[in-house]
Parts: sequence; C-alpha cells; structure tokens
Amino acid sequence: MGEISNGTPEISHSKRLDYISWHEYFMATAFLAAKRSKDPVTQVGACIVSDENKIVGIGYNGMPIGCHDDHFPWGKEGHETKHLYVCHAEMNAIVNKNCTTLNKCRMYVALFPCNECAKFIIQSGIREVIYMSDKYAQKCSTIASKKMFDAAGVEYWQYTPMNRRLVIDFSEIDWNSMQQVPTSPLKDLKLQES
Ligand SMILES: O=c1ccn([C@H]2C[C@H](O)[C@@H](COP(=O)(O)O)O2)c(=O)[nH]1
Ligand SMILES: [Zn+2]
Repeated sequence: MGEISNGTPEISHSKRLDYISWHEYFMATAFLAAKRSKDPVTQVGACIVSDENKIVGIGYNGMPIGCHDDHFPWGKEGHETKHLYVCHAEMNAIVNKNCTTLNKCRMYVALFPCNECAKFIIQSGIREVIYMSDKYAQKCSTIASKKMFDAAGVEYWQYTPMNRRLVIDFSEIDWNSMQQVPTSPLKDLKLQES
C-alpha cells in the first residue's frame, strides 16, 4: 500500500505477487513446528495436507505425553538415549490428525522419514512425502523406508526452496494497520476492555 499526496493511503486493486507458494507454505509450517522440538541435535517437523490443500495434522519430535522433557535423556551415547523415548515428528503428525482419514494426503517433513515412520505413513494412506534433508540417506532405516515407499507406491521427492529465506519479523509488523477500527461507542468500549 502506497500513499497519495494528501496523506491518504493508496489501496492497490491488483493482487499481491510476492505471496508464497503452497509448497513453501506447508514446508515452512513443518519447519515452524520443528522449532518446538527440544532435541539439541535434530529438530524435525511434519505437516500433513489434504488433496484440497488443507492442513490436517502437524507434529514435531518430542517426548511422549507425561514424559517430562527435563526428566528424559536428550543424549545419543550410552544405554539411556533419546532414541528409546522420542516420538518422531511424522508419528506425532499422524496421531494429531484432525480428520477421519489421511487417504490421498501428502506429508511435508524436514527429514526423510525413518523405517518406523514410513510404516505409519503407508498404513495411514498418505500418498506423497515431500522432504528437505536426507542426511541419513546411507542408514539402513532410510534405505528400508525407500524400499517400502517404492513397493507401496508412496511417492517421495526432495524439496528445493525457491526463496532462500522466509522471515517472520514481528518487529516489522505495522500493528496500527492491523487494529480493528471501532464503529460504535459500544464496540469501542469492548475493545478497551479486552
Ligand atoms: O523419521 C524420523 C527420524 C528421526 N526423527 C527424530 C528423532 C530424534 O529426535 C532425531 C534424530 O536425532 P539424531 O541425533 O539426528 O540421531 O530426529 C524424527 O522425528 N523422524
Ligand atoms: Zn521416524
């Protein structure tokens, strides 16, 4: 929005062109979820999307309900490791689903799913997996995942972002332009109270 000479904001009648794509939106949502992870090494987020581009499930890697983040291990060495306890992002996204079926859905995920998650993905009906990192491509679990996806007909492909950076800077938000304009004294009063 620009400004015309008398100080009145100029409203554009054509649509914005710098909006993000569906892929960017859903992958960014997966990465936003990953920011909730307490894992010091690998933070994973997953976002499940219906064939109508509606988000139907989100998850990140974290300890199970009731297993406090501060009472369970986050290390990788020794007998007591995080791997015994952490719920994977994909599994959490699937169990968090807010619809009856995930048939024909796709999953956006920060890391290529392990073999256990691949089983969940296949059984849930998800048909496509879009991932960013394949850092464990050489591990048996990743090789097994790909073998199962190929056999089950689940498509998977690595996402390459169009934009290198996607920033949400709260300090840049123009709060004045987002405030509701009071229309009546009653509404004005309600706004002041809240
Ligand atoms: O399919 C997967 C595989 C792994 N995760 C989680 C589980 C752990 O919290 C980390 C992996 O930790 P490393 O230190 O990199 O071994 O990622 C997942 O959510 N989904
Ligand atoms: Zn997994």
